[in-house]
Amino acid sequence: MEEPLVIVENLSKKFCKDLKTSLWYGVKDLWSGVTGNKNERLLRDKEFWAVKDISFTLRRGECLGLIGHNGAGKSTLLKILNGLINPDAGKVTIKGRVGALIELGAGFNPILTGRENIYNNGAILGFSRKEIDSKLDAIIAFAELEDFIDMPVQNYSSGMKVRLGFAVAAQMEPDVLIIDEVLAVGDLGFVLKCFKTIDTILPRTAVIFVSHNMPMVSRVATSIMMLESGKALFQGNQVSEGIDLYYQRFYTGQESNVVFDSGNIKLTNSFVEGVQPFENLYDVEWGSSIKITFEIRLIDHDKVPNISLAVYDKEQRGVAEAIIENQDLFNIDKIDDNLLRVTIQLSNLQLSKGIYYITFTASEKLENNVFYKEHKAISLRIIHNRQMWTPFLLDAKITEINTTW
Ligand SMILES: Nc1ncnc2c1ncn2[C@@H]1O[C@H](COP(=O)(O)OP(=O)(O)OP(=O)(O)O)[C@@H](O)[C@H]1O
Repeated sequence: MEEPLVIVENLSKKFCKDLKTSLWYGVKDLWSGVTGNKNERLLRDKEFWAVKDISFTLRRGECLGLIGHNGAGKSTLLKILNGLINPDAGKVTIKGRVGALIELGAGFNPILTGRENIYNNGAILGFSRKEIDSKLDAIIAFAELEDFIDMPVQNYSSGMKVRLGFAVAAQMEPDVLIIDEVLAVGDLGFVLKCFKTIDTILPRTAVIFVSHNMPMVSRVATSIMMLESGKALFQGNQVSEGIDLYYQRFYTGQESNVVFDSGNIKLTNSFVEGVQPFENLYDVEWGSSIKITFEIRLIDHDKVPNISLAVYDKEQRGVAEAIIENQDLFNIDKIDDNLLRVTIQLSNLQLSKGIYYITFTASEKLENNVFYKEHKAISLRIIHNRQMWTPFLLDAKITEINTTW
C-alpha cells in the first residue's frame, strides 16, 4: 500500500473565549514555550477545545469528507493542516505540495489583479515562473475569467473568487488538496466542473473536503469524519452512516406548520392508521403500505376539495408527490354536515431510512385555487437496517448471471 501523504496524530487546539485572558495566556505560553510547556493538554479558565485528539491518515486517491455543525472545529483543523495556526498538542505530517481553498478570497491579495495573484499563489506552492507561465492559460480558461483576469481581485464577485481559487489550487496539481465549503458560492456549472476535476486529480491527490452539503460530500468522499465540539464523533469508510448521524443531530421535533389558510377549509386531525406515534412521529417499516387519515372541517364550503400530498426529506427537499386518483370516488366518510374524513393509502414505501414530512394541500382543483396547506401534517420515520442518506432505497435483485455471452 502506498505511504500516506497526510498523517495527523492526536491533534488538539484550544481557544480562549475572552480576548483579554487569551492575550495574557499568550504571554505565559511564550514563556512556557521556552521552558517546555507541560500543561498543553490541560484547559485553563475560559478555554475550550476547538479540536480535540484528532487522528487520521490519507493517501493518494482518498478523499476525507469532514462534516459537523457550525463551530464544530472543521476550519480550525484545516487551518492547522495548512500551517496557518499551530496546534497545542499532536503532530501533523504532510508530504508534498498542499493546495488549499480555505476561506473565500484567502490567499489572494485584493489589490493585485487575478493574473498577478496566480503568479503569487503559484510561487507560494513552490512553482517556478516558467512552470506558472505554462499553466496560466489553463487556469484562466478553467476559471472562465478571460475578460476579467487583469481586474483587481477586490472587484471580483464571490463566485469569481472561488473560480480563481479552485482553478489555481486544482490546475497546479497539488499532492494534497484542501477544500473548505467554498464551492457553495459557485454556480451549478462551475460546481459540476469542480467535481469533474476532483475526479480527474483524485487518483494522484489526497483530498480533504469540508461541506454542509451532504449530497456533495457523498459524491466525493471515500471516508468521513463527523466533528462535534472538536471531537471525532464518527470516523470511518461508511460515508452513509456518517451522513445519517449528521442528519440525526439536526432533528428538532415535528410541530406542523400551517402555511396557507383561506378560512374555507381546515385540517383538524391527521394520523397513520394502526400506528402509535411517539412525539408525533410515526415509525413505519421500509417497503410497507400505510393508510393516512385526514379529518377536514368544511367552513362555509360544500364541495369536497382536491387533496394532494408531497413528501419532504430532512434537508427540506421535495422527494415525492402522491398521485391521488379517483378523488370523487374516494373513500370519503361524511361524519356530519361539515366534517370529512379522508383515508389515503400509500403503498410500498421505498423511502430510505430516516425522517420524512408530508405536506397536506386542499385545493379546488389539482394545483389550482388552494384553500389550505399544512407542512408536517404527518411525520414519518422509515425503519430499515441499512444506513442510507439518499431518498430512495430501491428493492433490487439479480435475476440472471451469464458467464458466456
Ligand atoms: N481565533 C480564534 N479565537 C477563538 N476562538 C476561535 C478562533 N477561531 C475559531 N474559534 C472557535 O473555535 C470553534 C470552532 O470554529 P471553526 O471555525 O473551526 O468551526 P467550523 O466547524 O469550521 O464551523 P462552520 O461550519 O461555522 O464553518 C468555534 O467555537 C469558534 O468560535
